[in-house]
Formats: sequence, structure tokens, C-alpha cells
Amino acid sequence: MAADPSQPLIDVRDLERTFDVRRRVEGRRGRLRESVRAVHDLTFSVDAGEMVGYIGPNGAGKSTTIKMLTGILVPTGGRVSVAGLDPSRDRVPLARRIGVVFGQRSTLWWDLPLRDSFDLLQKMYRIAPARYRENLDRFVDLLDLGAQLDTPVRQLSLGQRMRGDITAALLHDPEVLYLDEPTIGLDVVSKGRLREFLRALNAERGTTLLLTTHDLQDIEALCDRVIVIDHGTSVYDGSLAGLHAEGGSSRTLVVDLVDEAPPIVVPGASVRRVEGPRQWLSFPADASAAPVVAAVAAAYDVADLSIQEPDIEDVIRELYSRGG
Ligand SMILES: Nc1ncnc2c1ncn2[C@@H]1O[C@H](COP(=O)(O)OP(=O)(O)OP(=O)(O)O)[C@@H](O)[C@H]1O
Repeated sequence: MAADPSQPLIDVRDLERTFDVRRRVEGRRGRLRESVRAVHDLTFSVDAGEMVGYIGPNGAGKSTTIKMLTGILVPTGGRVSVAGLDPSRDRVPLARRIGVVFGQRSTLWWDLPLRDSFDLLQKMYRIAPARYRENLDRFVDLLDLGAQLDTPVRQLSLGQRMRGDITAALLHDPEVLYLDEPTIGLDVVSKGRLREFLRALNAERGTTLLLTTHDLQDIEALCDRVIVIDHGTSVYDGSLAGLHAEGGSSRTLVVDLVDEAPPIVVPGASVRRVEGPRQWLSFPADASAAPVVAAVAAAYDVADLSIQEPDIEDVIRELYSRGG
């Protein structure tokens, strides 16, 4: 059954999850009962085909959210629906519609060759043989896994194992793929290849991606939209460009003048640094660079110009510090 296109594929309303914990307190007998609010007042929806980054600092509530979206955890409040299903009630039918990849844990059988793990998944998900072969050929080709198919998973490198896990998560044609730190521990080349693959998957098959990562380059390479969670609730939901503006970040125009000059004076930008004929001007990240460039070029003898994008890590740090 395909999801109703008029409904969001993922719909989260006022979602809440608290945990009862018992804590030892110095000088007291027994343990103190406490309630930890891991997620609260969380509302967002994701349409089919979107690629969304779900980011936040350690302990913000990302894993707890993903566990509720996959049905592993039952919410203590609010509601969640994925492909029209209630994840914790409809875990088995939902499993056919979603794929999950954890960067730090493998879902493959450690002692079996990769191919045998895939064959087992075909049986578990009852994937039609023709479709299974087609998918396996496609992913093995795109992820360059042909030479590893007969290698036991325990002997694979981290990057090969990750590509194996991604193939395993996609063989049954899920509509949604949850990726938790998919590029963790990979070298630059492997990261780049993986990102390219995920982009192609989304473009060719319309697979919806929800990506949790601490590597903001993953977000920059893949996601048009970012949801930032902090202390259990969403503090930002929008475009990456908007996130820069929200964080009050700025871009930098680096100007190489023909000759040394006093600090440049133009509207909409201010000089941050001067070194010989080179000057660094900052202007708001959400503003166009064109008027600043034009004003500088009109008033000064310019040898060269370049624009430095803001560091997204700074933007997010700023956002967290405000939320906390
Ligand atoms: N089973 C549990 N029992 C008690 N507290 C829990 C449980 N699971 C999570 N928590 C608490 O809920 C909060 C959110 O945790 P969660 O694992 O969802 O964060 P996270 O954003 O995924 O963090 P990280 O980036 O470190 O993986 C934390 O304070 C955590 O200690």
C-alpha cells in the first residue's frame, strides 16, 4: 500500500516521551524516583521525497525520536504517524515501509558473508525474487560492493560494512530511510561516495531521508531542510540558509586591493580585518553579496574578490546556547 500523497509521510504532533529513572542520592537510603523528559512538545511533518537533517547536541532527544518513529519506543504523550501507520502499534507492517541504518551498529550477521545476510533479508521481507535481484544488482553496483559479497561481515572495513548495511536497509524498497550517523568513522572519499549515493537514491526513487548526524557536511551535502532539536524539543525547522540567518551568522567578502588602503567603507558590510592590501568584510549571511561587491568594485581598485561561507558549526552552537 503506498502512502496517501495528500498526507505527510511522517507526522509528529505534540510528541512526548518521559523516562522514569531511579537515582542514588548521597546521604539517603534507597533511590530517588525521577522523571526525565527526553522529548516534549515536538511537532513536525515530513513529506514524501524530502531529505531532512535531524540534528542536536548530545542528549537532545534525537535517538528517542527515531525510536518512536520506528516503533521501538511507545510515546508517553502526543501522537506519531509514519506512512499512515502508528509505529508502536503497527511495528510489523511498518517494518516493510521503512529502512534504518545505525552508523555505530550493524544489522548484518557478523559471521555470514554479505550475500547470505542479503538472502536472509529477502526471505524475512518476502521480497519478490526478480525485484530482489534487481535491487541487489543496482545497490552493489552503485555502492561498489561486488568484490565483498562473499566476505564475512566481520572481515569488512568500516566503509564496506556501512555500504553493506545501507544495501540491507534498502532491499525491500522502503519509502523512508532513517540514517543515524551514517558517515561516522569514514574517510573523506568514502563519505563523499556515500553522500552521492544517497542523493541518487532520493532523486531516482524518491526515497525520503531522515538523517541524524554530527557531521554538518552531511547536512550541507544532502539536506534542504534541517530540524534542530535541543532539550527534547524543536528549536528550528527550516532551510539551511534560514538557519544561518537565524543563528545571526555572517558571510565574509575577502577583497584584494591593488594597493594598501585604509579600511573600506561601503553600506551593508563592515571591515573585520586588514592585512596589507587584503581586507575581510563581513555582511549578513541572508543578504545578497551582489550590492556589497558592486559598492566595493565601484569605489576601489580591486585585484581579486572571494566570498567565504559562514561556518555552520558556529551557527548551530549559537542556536544551542540561546535555547539552553
Ligand atoms: N532508556 C532511557 N532511560 C532513561 N533516560 C533515557 C533513556 N533513553 C534516553 N534517556 C535520556 O533522554 C535524553 C535524550 O536522550 P537521546 O538518546 O534521545 O539523545 P540524543 O539526542 O540521541 O543524544 P546523542 O547525540 O548523544 O545520541 C537524555 O537525557 C538521556 O539520558
